[in-house]
Amino acid sequence: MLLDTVDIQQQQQQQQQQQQQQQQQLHVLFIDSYDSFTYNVVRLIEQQTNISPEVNAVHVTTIHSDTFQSIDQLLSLLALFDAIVVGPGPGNPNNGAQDMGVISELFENANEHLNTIPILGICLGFQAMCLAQGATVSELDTIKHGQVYEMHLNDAARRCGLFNSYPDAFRSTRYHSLHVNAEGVDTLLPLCSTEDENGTLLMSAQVKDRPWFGVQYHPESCCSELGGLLVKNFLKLSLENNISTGRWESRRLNGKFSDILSRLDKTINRDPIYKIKEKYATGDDVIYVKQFEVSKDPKLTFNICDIIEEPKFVMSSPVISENRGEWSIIALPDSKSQVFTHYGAVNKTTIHNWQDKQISYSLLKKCLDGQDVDLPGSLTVINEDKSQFWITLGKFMENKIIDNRKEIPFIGGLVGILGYEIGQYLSCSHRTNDENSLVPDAKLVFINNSVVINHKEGKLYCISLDNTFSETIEQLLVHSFVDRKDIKQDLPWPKHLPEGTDFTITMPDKQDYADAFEKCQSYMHKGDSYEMCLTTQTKVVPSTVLEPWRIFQTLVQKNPAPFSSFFEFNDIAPNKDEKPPVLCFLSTSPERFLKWDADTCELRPIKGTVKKGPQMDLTKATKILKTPKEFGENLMILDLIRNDLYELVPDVRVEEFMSVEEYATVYQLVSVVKAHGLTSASKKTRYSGMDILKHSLPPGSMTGAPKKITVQLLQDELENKLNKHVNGGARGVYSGVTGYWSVNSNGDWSVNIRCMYSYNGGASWQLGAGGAITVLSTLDGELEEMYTKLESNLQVFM
Ligand SMILES: C=C(O[C@@H]1C=C(C(=O)O)C=C[C@H]1O)C(=O)O
Ligand SMILES: NC(=O)CC[C@H](N)C(=O)O
Repeated sequence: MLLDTVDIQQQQQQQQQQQQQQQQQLHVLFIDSYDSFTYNVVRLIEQQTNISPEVNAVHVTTIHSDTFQSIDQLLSLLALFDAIVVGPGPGNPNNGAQDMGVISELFENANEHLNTIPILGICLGFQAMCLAQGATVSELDTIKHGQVYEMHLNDAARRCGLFNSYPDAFRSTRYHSLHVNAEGVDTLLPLCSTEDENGTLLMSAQVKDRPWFGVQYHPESCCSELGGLLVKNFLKLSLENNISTGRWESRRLNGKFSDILSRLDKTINRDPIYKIKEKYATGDDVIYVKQFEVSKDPKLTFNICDIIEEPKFVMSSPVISENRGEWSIIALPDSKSQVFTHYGAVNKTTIHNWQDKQISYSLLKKCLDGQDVDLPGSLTVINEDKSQFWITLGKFMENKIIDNRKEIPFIGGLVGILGYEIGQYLSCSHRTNDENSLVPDAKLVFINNSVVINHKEGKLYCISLDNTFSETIEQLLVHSFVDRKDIKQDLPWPKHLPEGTDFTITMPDKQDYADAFEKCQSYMHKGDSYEMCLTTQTKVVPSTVLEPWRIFQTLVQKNPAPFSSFFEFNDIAPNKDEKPPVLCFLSTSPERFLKWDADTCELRPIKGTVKKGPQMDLTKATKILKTPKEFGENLMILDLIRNDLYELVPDVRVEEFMSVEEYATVYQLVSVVKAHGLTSASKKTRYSGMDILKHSLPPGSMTGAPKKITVQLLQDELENKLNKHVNGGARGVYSGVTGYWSVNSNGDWSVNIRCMYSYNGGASWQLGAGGAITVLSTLDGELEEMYTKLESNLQVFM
C-alpha cells in the first residue's frame, strides 16, 4: 500500500515537472512540403532560446503537408500549438492541395481558432498566404535559385515587430520561380522588398489584423543574414499575441498534450537503425593489429595489390590531398565473410558466406523468384524492403562494434556498394542486366582481414578481427615492402588497354539529351524544382572480356583521383554449368559523400565544374566558379546537405565554403559540412553515421533540390527515356556510394561518379555522367560538362 502511494506521488511529481517544462517551451507546428531546406528552418526555430523570461525553449513538431487528409484534422489539434510555420517547397500555390496538401485550406479557412494562431509562411508558405488574400502568384521573368540579394525594409516593417532590431537593408538567399503581386490587396501589409531585373519584388508581408506573416526569401540559408533574428521576433510576437488572446493560458491547461504531441512527433520516422550503446567492449583480446614501416608513396597500395592474388577490394588514392587519400584500404574477403545483397525489385535480401560452395547461382535465382527451396549452407533469404534492409545491417553490426583503435579508419567491418535506387524517394523497379539476371541494389561484405596503410606516416597495418590474417600475405608484405621506406614505387602498370580489343560504345542520344534539358527547364520555371542533376549512361561492350583489374590499372593512371576503388564481387562460386553475374566496380571519384566517427560526420558536396585545358588555369577557373550560376548551384546543394544532417543532428556547421579543387580533367567547387554530437543526444535520438547515410541517400549532389520531387521527375519523366539503352534508365551503381562501416565506429563513403561498372564480370561496362542543371544553364554548356566528365573515364577505351 505504502509503496503504491509513493509510486503515485512520484508519478504526479514527474507529471508536474513535465508540465512545467512544457510551460516554458513554445510549441511550434512546422508544415513541410517535402522541401530540402525544411530542417534548416526547424533547427533555426529550435535554436531560439530566451524568447522571454517565461519561455526558454522551443519544441518543433514537423509534419508533412499531406500528413492529414483534411483541414479539420489539423484544426482539431491547433489548440496544442503556439504558432505554425509553413515551410518552403516545390510547386505552385495556384495548384492548391495537389501541390501543397493541407496548406491551401489553412490560409483559406476563416475560423476563429485559425485567425488567432500566429503563422509564419516561408517562400511557398508566404505565396500561399498571399494568394488566399487575393494576391496573384505568377512566374518570374528572371528566376532566382540560390542567389543572394539585398532586402529593403519599409516603414511598416519598423512598426510590426517581425523586423525588430534589423538594419534597413540586409542580404538573404532567394529560391523561387514564382512571385507575389499584392498590389491593390488591402488586407496585405507589405514589409520588405528587393530589386532585380524583374523590378521591385515583394519579399515580406503581414495579413492585416492577424498574426500572420510571411517572407519570400529564405532566412534559414547559410548565406542569409539575420535569419535567426527573424524567427526570434516571430516567436516573441507569437507569445505576446497568445498571452493577449488567452491562447497561451488555454494551451497550458491542455492535459492530454504530451501524449498527442509525441504521437505527432513520430509521424516522420527517425528511429535509429540500431541501438547505440554508451560503452562498447574493447575487444583487445581478439583483434590482431601488426604495424610495419613502409614507403610514404601512395602508389605502394597498388604495388601491394599486384602481388596479392587473393580476392580483394581496394579503396585507395594515387594522390594524397588535404584530408583525403591519406589512407588506403585493401579488404580481403574470405570464406567466413558474410555477403549482404539487397534486390529492391523483389524486396529481398540474401545473406551468405563468400564463395560458399553449397550455394549456386541457379539456386539463388530460384530464391529471388520466390520459389520455395531448401536453403543450404550459410544462405538466408529475407523478404524485406530497402528500409528494412538498413535495419538488417544495423542488427548485424550491433554486437560487432568495439571500442578499439579508433585512430585507424578501418579495422574490419562492412565494405561495399549502395546503389542510387537504394536511396529515399526512388523506386527499385524490375531491372535486369543483359543476361536477364536481377541487378542488386546494394552489396556489402563483412571483412575480417585487411591491410590498411597510412601514407602520410608511412605505416602499414595487417589487421584481423578474428585472428586469421594470412601468414603468407604478411610474409610477402614484409619481404617486399617493409622497411624499404625510400624506394619510390614506380607503377609497373600499362597506361593503355591491350591492342586488339575493340569496344562498341553506345552513348546517349544528343536530341534525347536536348529534350530532357528542355523539360528540366520547364519544371524549374514552373517552380517544381530549383536544380536537377540530369545524368546519362554510356555502354561499352569489349570484343573480348578484359580482366577488371587490368582496366583499373589503366584507369587510375589516366584519371588519378582521391577515391579510387576496385571491387569485384566474386561472392557466388561458379560451377561447370553456370557463370554467376559478377558485379564489378572501378572508380576514380573525386567526391567524398560522407565520413564519420563515433561522434561527428563530414559531407563534401562537389557542385560546379569547369573543364581543364590550355586556356584554363586555376585563376580563371576560380573566377568562373564564383559566378552566379556556379555559386547558386553549389549553395543549393550546400543548404540541402545542411538539411539532410540537421534532420537528425542539431549541431551542423559549414567548415569550408566553396573552395576550388583541381583534378586531372576538371576544376570543381567544393564545400564541407560537419555535424557534431551524433551520440551525445538523448538515448532516443542517438545516431550512428549509418543513420546519417540512410537518411541522406541519394547524395544531394547527384539529385538537385528539392530532393524528393526532383529525383522522382528524373526517374519517371526524364532518365527513363534518356537512358533507355541501359537497364531501363536506372542509374544503378552510378550515383550511389562506395565505402565502409568499420567496427570501430568509423565510416567513409565516396560518391559513385567518374566510375565504370559491370553487372556481368566485364562482358559489358556502363559509365554514368551528368551535371546539375539550373535556370542559368545552357544546353551547350551542360552537354560539354557531361562529355568532359564522361571522357575522364571513357578515355580508357578510346
Ligand atoms: C553527375 C556528376 O557529377 C556531379 C555533378 C557535379 C556538377 O554538377 O558540377 C559535380 C560533381 C558531382 O557531384 C558526374 O560526374 O557524372
Ligand atoms: N522555395 C520555395 O518555397 C519556392 C516556392 C515556389 N515553388 C517557387 O518556386 O516560387
